[in-house]
Amino acid sequence: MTSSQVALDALIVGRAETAVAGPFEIAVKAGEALVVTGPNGAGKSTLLRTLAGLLRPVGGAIRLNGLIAADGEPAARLADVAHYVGHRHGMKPQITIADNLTFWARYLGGAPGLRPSAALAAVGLAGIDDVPFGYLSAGQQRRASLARLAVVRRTVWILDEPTAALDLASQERFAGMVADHLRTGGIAIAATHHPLGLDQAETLHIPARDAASEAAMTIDEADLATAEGWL
Ligand SMILES: Nc1ncnc2c1ncn2[C@@H]1O[C@H](COP(=O)(O)OP(=O)(O)OP(=O)(O)O)[C@@H](O)[C@H]1O
Repeated sequence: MTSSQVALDALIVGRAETAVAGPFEIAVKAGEALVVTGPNGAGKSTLLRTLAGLLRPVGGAIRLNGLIAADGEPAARLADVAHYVGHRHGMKPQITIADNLTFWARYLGGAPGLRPSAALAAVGLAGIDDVPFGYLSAGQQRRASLARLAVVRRTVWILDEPTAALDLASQERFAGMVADHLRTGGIAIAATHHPLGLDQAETLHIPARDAASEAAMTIDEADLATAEGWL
């Protein structure tokens, strides 16, 4: 795992054909973190969602070196070797936290990590395995969704504001999880306004977009339909 790396090769991210940010030219190696910074609307989430395979790059490429997928073959896509934790929790409110984590462990497959109860203990939620996810407070929900990172071992963690709802103690605990991940050859790519203990991390700053490029954005019909369904 020591020689593995993720490289952004003239990567341009956006929605459909419209570029939002980039080109990015940077590499992150095993044991390293990349912190993505920038003002609201700059394109941090767009970049992370592209890395997670949820959006297609507008240009350029994501190149992988030495990253091995669950089947033992070199990974073809970053999503196959990555955990993505976005703004949404990805947990069903009506089923227990343990069942949610068991679902994720099965869905992600690959190298087994901690059992759900141990993963919950790692985020300071020991003993509440059988509580429905929807009963938790905002900060507890965030911590439970971060426990996903521990139930299956994956080399690359893609994290979008992972500690937004967390109190100080929980932020510190999570910083410890990230540090352990890096120490064991993991890679973390995170948009975060909190330090996360990543003082040594490389920073990728995305500047503010100008008004003209904001106005030129096309509406993503699929996202709009999802938003309307939710409202
Ligand atoms: N579904 C969508 N369709 C079209 N444009 C979108 C869509 N989602 C986001 N955008 C636009 O893409 C740009 C970048 O948004 P993005 O969410 O990546 O920013 P961000 O840097 O993560 O911001 P924040 O700090 O507020 O989370 C914004 O101009 C936003 O309006």
